[in-house]
Amino acid sequence: MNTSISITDLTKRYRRGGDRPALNGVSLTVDGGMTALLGANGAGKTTLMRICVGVLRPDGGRVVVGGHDLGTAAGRRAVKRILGYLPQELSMYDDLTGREFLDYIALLKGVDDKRVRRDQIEQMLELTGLSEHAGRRLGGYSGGMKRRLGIAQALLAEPELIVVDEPTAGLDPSERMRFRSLLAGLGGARRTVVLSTHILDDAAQTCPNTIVLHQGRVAYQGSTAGLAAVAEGRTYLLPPGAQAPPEAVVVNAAAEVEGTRYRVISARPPIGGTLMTPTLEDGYAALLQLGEPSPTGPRP
Ligand SMILES: Nc1ncnc2c1ncn2[C@@H]1O[C@H](COP(=O)(O)OP(=O)(O)OP(=O)(O)O)[C@@H](O)[C@H]1O
Repeated sequence: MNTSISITDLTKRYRRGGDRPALNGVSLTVDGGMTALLGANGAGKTTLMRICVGVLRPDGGRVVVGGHDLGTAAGRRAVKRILGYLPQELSMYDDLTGREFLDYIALLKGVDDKRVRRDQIEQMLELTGLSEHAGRRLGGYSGGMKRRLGIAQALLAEPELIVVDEPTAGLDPSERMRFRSLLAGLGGARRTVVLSTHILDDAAQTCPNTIVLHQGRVAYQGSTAGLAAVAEGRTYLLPPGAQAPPEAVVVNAAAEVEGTRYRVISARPPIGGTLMTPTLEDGYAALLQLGEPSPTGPRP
């Protein structure tokens, strides 16, 4: 059975967090498979994930993970046993080798049997493409290798729930693609994976479901295709030189020899505009009303 997460009316305000609470009445359900967690900087993603993995306590509301209530000590202990967590910043000891680091984490996770531990570690090194680097000290690892080791440690002890916070931030395109295919392989039927990211392409490629947080509230919860469809019938590509209606929002501007070609979200069809199938980026922009004002619209 899948480990679902059920969140009801969650609130969290940091003591030095300014006027707005970090989470303001968040209610949602996460089922098995992969779910993307999207939102601008400061939307509340990390706060929500830290509460769901039991390292931060909310001010109010309830979180139940796989039937375990995180409001109780027994619930938190139970969730720890089924959880793999990759935080935004994972402390690693530069003097340890990759294999030693995983051994240390596996011990912390309670994998006491030496042979079981060794088998799991070699399996994770293989899965993350780190076997040949396992004897090297972490001080010599690249950012991408550290991120992959981060996933390897999260996967130790066969977690049913995996929570990863912005795993591809700062990676070069080839490492990102590698990491993305690694993530895509995780969300099988028996697992629940929550992936927080700013990279919409990562969500589009790997996650069937998406949650969007906006200023501490849920702005969208549903299928990733459904989020793209928010801009359905409103996404147009304009030929170079064409005017966008003043109320249109520009989601992309491509400089071409003949002039700039705008991609816009517009309720009214622009003259000469071609109606496009919206991407996730279009849907996200339409949902949160992001983008630049139309070049023909009023300037702020
Ligand atoms: N330790 C803290 N003390 C005070 N305020 C905090 C703290 N951590 C987060 N905040 C504030 O809470 C809000 C939500 O932050 P959070 O880190 O959860 O957002 P986020 O969506 O993960 O952002 P990012 O994408 O930049 O990582 C922000 O306004 C942030 O400034």
